Amino acid sequence: MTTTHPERPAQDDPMAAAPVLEVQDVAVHYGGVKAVDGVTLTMRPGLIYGIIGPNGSGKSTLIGAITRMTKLTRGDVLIDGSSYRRTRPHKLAALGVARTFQTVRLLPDLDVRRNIQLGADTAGRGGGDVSVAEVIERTGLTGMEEYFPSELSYGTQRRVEIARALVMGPRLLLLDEPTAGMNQTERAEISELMQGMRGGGLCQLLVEHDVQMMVDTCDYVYAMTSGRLIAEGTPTEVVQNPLVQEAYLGRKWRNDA
Ligand SMILES: Nc1ncnc2c1ncn2[C@@H]1O[C@H](COP(=O)(O)OP(=O)(O)OP(=O)(O)O)[C@@H](O)[C@H]1O
Repeated sequence: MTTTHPERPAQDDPMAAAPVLEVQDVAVHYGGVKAVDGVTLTMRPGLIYGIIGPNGSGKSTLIGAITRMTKLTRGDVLIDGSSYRRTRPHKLAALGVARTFQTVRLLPDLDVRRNIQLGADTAGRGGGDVSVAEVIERTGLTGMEEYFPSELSYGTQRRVEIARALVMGPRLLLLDEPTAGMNQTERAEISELMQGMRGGGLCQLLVEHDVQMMVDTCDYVYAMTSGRLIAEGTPTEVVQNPLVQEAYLGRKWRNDA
């Protein structure tokens, strides 16, 4: 595997920037189950990274390791070059790490604005660098501030979750299957939203089953099976990799490629 990217332009090369997140040889074993087994990732500012892999390949466990929900059997995790292996999950916002979850976790009794405000309150960074109003505009929620979650479509609820994470002013945003259960239009909207969030050097990590969403959205993709990385590179490189096709993508992608 290589971490050089000769295809990228030299000027303002984002691959030359110092990493936001480094995952170094991380393993998470549950007894004999090697859920994650020696994964190394480097993620730089302003870029969108993806993790693909079949069910049970270790994606959620890896996110758990990065968000310090899961004990590491081996390895280390670094933000801006400093290990945060011993940091508790509730302190991560202060380090600039925010996430969304596989399932919607909005508070039903709070309207959109207040749900997003909760993110700002959690940030513990002097209210965050970004205002609630600014985030509402950026995430296309203008006009919906006073709606309650039950009055919103599923896609819009997920957008509110992203807004709640964004208002923390993170350096690193982890999106765990943000388009699960969405239709194609809603998926395209989330992809577009992620593209628009690159500004200010935000680094994003998308865990996603939908390969097309990955190809449309990510700059760089890691593919996992059985707790290990089997390929990494641009989305096109990864979907054309024979190991990935064998493990995950099936004949459709082989034929399309
Ligand atoms: N707490 C746990 N105890 C024991 N085994 C676990 C635990 N959590 C995960 N595993 C196992 O680790 C492996 C990786 O699971 P994980 O949920 O990380 O995969 P995944 O790629 O996120 O799957 P999915 O796409 O279905 O969400 C699986 O074999 C799973 O059964």
